[in-house]
Amino acid sequence: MLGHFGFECLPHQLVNRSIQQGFSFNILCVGETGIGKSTLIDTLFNANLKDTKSSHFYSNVGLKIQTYDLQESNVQLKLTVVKTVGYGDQINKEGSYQPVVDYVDAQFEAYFQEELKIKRSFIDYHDSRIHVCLYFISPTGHSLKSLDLLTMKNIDSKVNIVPLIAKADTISKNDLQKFKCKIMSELVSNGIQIYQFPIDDKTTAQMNSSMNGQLPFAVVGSMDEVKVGKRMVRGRQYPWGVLQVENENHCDFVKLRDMLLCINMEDLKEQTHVQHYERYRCYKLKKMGFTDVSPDNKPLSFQEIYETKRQKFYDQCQREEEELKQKFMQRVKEKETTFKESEKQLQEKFEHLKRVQQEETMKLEEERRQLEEEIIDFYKMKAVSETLQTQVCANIKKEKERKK
Ligand SMILES: Nc1nc2c(ncn2[C@@H]2O[C@H](COP(=O)(O)OP(=O)(O)OP(=O)(O)O)[C@@H](O)[C@H]2O)c(=O)[nH]1
Repeated sequence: MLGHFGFECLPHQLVNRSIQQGFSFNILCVGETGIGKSTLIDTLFNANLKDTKSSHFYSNVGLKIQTYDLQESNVQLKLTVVKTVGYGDQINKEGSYQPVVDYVDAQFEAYFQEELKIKRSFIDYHDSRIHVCLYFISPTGHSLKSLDLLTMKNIDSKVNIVPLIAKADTISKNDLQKFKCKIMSELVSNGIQIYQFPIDDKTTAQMNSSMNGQLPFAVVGSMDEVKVGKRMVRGRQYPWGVLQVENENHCDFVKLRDMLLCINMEDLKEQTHVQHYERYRCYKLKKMGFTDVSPDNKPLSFQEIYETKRQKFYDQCQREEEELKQKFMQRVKEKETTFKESEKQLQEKFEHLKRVQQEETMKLEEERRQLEEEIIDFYKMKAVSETLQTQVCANIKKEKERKK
């Protein structure tokens, strides 16, 4: 019996929920100062997302992060635009791309930390992972700069790169085609992976495949309204005519907008999650010591790995504690030996001084004794001399009396 069960309405439930929750999209714009990043973003979203101009004299590359709540019909979009500031103005190339790499990684790390929490709050979590990187190539008509190659090489495994030739109105049509080919061949020869519009969905495969062949898009941005015939269009007015931003014969702006916003936004977000974030997550978990299989290729559960790690950590702590104890005992022994040695030396010194002092005392005793003997001798001699003197005086007196 064929009946109507109602699950054909399932897609509507998803649509309704998405409309209620709103959408979010995070764009990273990498390009030299004044290359047209802000103007292109304004043109893409047809909004004046007020932004100030940057100087060419920053000592380091920085990032300007701005979030906007946009609405079109009943669809809400939380748009985050991250723009490089001072990019290409420094001599130090590593210093120029590293802040970009660090930022992309930091957003992955924030999401990773949220995932690891016991109480996760993904419902109101602002997922700031970058969904697409618009890489603005300078319209030199010549080739990519070494900084372009270096930066793209360092971020191509972390983010979906869509290369753009900026200010494409400053380059002739013939030169533009050659420039596009040159850029693509340079990207291929340097092994740089750029985002490929997906061709696994029948409804978009043909369109996307054709667009993949037209990368990098040559874009022109402008919010100025210019009169063309009776219509007002967005474009750039030149003495030789008007460049219409939304005219596909003039530039690839519409192709970019369609590819990015109308057709592939969900794929960009999906690739960010299943490819780039997955790589980051895998790297982080491996670094933390987690693995899916044991060395003998047997599946391992999270619990087993945790227990093994815990045991390993406990053993390591025990080992370190034992080592510390041994070291401490060794130090105590060494100190004891040093103290004993010092004590022995002090004792010897004391004994020596005592001996010297005793000898000194005996010497003084001897000298005192000799001095006393000398004093006695002296008094004896004095007494004898006084007796003699008395006798001599008496004899002289007797002699004098006898002579009288
Ligand atoms: N010819 C031409 N000029 C453009 C285009 N896009 C922007 N400009 C002009 O280039 C100048 C700089 O444009 P911005 O959009 O401020 O460039 P930016 O890269 O955001 O600049 P900073 O944020 O200061 O690095 C402005 O005078 C724009 O009018 C373009 O497609 N073609």
